[in-house]
Amino acid sequence: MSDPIDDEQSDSPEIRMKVIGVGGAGSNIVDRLMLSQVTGVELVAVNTDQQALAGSPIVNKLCIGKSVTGGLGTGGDAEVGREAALKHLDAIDEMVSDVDLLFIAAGLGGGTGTGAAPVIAEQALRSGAIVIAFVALPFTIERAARAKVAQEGLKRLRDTCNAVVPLPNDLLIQESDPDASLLDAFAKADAWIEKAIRSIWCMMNKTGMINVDFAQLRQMLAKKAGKTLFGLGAGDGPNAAVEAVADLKLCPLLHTPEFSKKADQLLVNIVGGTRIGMADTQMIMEAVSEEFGADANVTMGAVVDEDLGDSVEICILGTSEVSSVPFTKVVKPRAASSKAVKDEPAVEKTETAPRSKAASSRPATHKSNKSAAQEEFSFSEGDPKGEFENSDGTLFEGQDLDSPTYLRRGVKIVL
Ligand SMILES: Nc1nc2c(ncn2[C@@H]2O[C@H](COP(=O)(O)OP(=O)(O)OP(=O)(O)O)[C@@H](O)[C@H]2O)c(=O)[nH]1
Repeated sequence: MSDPIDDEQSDSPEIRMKVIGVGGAGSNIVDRLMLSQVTGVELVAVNTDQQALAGSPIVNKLCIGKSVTGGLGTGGDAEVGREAALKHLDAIDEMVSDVDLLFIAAGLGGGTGTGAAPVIAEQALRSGAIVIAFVALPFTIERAARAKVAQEGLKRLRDTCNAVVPLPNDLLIQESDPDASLLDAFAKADAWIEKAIRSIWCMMNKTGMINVDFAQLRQMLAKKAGKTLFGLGAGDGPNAAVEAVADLKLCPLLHTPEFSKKADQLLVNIVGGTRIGMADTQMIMEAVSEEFGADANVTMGAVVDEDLGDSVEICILGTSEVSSVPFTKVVKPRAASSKAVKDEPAVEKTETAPRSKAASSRPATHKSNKSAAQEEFSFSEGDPKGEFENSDGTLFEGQDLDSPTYLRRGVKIVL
């Protein structure tokens, strides 16, 4: 796929997208996105660890809660992470105020990502953005307390985001070469996030055979969501479409307890080279709807990217409603929450990089649905059974994926 922003000939982006990496893992993720030249979206790093932030190549960064943490991190305390973020509500508001589609990346189980990410999500939601969070869940070998903190963080994020995509770190080991280093495994996780962001960027900004606009995306994600379903598949050559469907069905992310098996709202995006036609598109849609959507309300986009040659890529993002109770919209004056904790100045915040030429040419009609009194969405908890303990075994090719891979395969992690 061509790099969205580097492609000067591409259609002007109309949707302002940002990725905010929160905490150590989140910052690593945006660092890697930057190094892999994902420049179609603005990248921001937020952390309590001043030293780690100083080493990040990201231009826009915000050190939060120095008065609480001394700039040394939260020591794994999510309440401290939350408090640190609350001390910078004005800076966070500014960070999210011009965003249509916000991706939050974080690792759950520590203090900063778990505590601060929901605060950022809530502010972004209030300012009218759609918020999709990609969160790494700690390895099973990490302390049980971490898993508990992560589950609480996941619940909070599900209450404050339009969609939350959990990426279990155990799965990363499974996906990686047994001798791969931990950093390699993490890089692999970041590749999922990168592909998802690129795919959604293409869907929103490229003209295609079947276009999905931002209003459709908003409508699709504005339902009360529980678990998220997210997967990617790719194929190449004369049977690229068939291969891409097969690859998608094998996508390990779709075979974990964290994801639902079917979606009530399903977004399918197909990006193909010039050879992709309506017949391929239709075949993909039918196969994907049958496998993952059944009775789902399916929104589909299909765009051509000349640089893909004979390749086809499929990205699916679905949410499943866990309650028939409709959205509860609570109108809250923005100031009420913003004043909850007195803001302190950002310790380290570089100038906001100028928006891309294309992005700044965005029509002024966007975000016309914003109002001075912002709306807050109230969601219910998505997984009444809990994430790990009581879920059914997930059998895939004869193996129970709920059992940590390093136990099943004796994988060793090179640190
Ligand atoms: N996928 C991925 N996961 C990571 C990475 N770094 C850490 N993690 C995971 O994320 C969890 C949270 O770690 P951090 O992000 O370092 O923690 P933090 O949010 O900065 O919180 P504190 O350091 O306690 O303030 C860990 O338990 C790891 O499982 C990374 O680069 N990629």
